Amino acid sequence: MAGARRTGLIAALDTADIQEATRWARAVGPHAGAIKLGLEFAYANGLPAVRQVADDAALFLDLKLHDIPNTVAGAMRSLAPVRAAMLTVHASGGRAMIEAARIECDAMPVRPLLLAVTVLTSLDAEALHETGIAGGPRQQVMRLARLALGAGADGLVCSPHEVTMLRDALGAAPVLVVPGVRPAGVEIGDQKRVMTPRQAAAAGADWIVVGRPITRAADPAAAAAAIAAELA
Ligand SMILES: O=c1ccn([C@@H]2O[C@H](COP(=O)(O)O)[C@@H](O)[C@H]2O)c(=O)[nH]1
Repeated sequence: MAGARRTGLIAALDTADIQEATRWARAVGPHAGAIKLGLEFAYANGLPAVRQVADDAALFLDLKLHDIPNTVAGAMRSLAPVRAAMLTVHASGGRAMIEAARIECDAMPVRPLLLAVTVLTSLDAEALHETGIAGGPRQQVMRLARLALGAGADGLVCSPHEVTMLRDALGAAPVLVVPGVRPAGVEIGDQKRVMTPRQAAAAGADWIVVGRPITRAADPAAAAAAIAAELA
């Protein structure tokens, strides 16, 4: 299984500035299968601007919803006009919350993939332990993955370190979207569970998510092209 699939690049455009996001989207669009906008951009500019920056590109709107089921259902309804290809909730929000999100996804005119964030890639075992989770990221990712898929999620957000484990346990069907990816020699920053694009692809990721290595590069288009070439 590992290596048999084609892994795509999602470019994460984390900025509050519409002009900057638009410039990045145009530059990296030819090299990425989708662009990701998240909390920083959406809070600053609102949902119409999200759609405007994405233009015709496939959009991963990464808002990581985490609230009671009724509130998440309402938020999902508010997101329908954005026509995102992928939306996120936190798997730790629980079964009923994920089920509620799935019902709203099914009702959208453009049906997005519902992705459940397992354990943030910025957390290592020690940080997870501080939140009261004793077993370490792999155990917690597996537990949340089974919960989320059982509740109707189409896929998971996980680090590259869990991809092989998830594929072995869950097969080819779940869409695995993988941040925590750094080309060799690039600053890792706040990410903790990290691999290179090639390693994440070889493990069996459907999508890798890469932000700062692209947006902070002197030439974002060239950086995205180099990562896409590493996946080919
Ligand atoms: O566990 C997670 C879930 C989401 N993200 C998001 O991915 C990008 C990664 O950006 P980099 O600059 O490449 O670190 C960012 O938008 C996060 O919100 C994640 O990193 N980890």
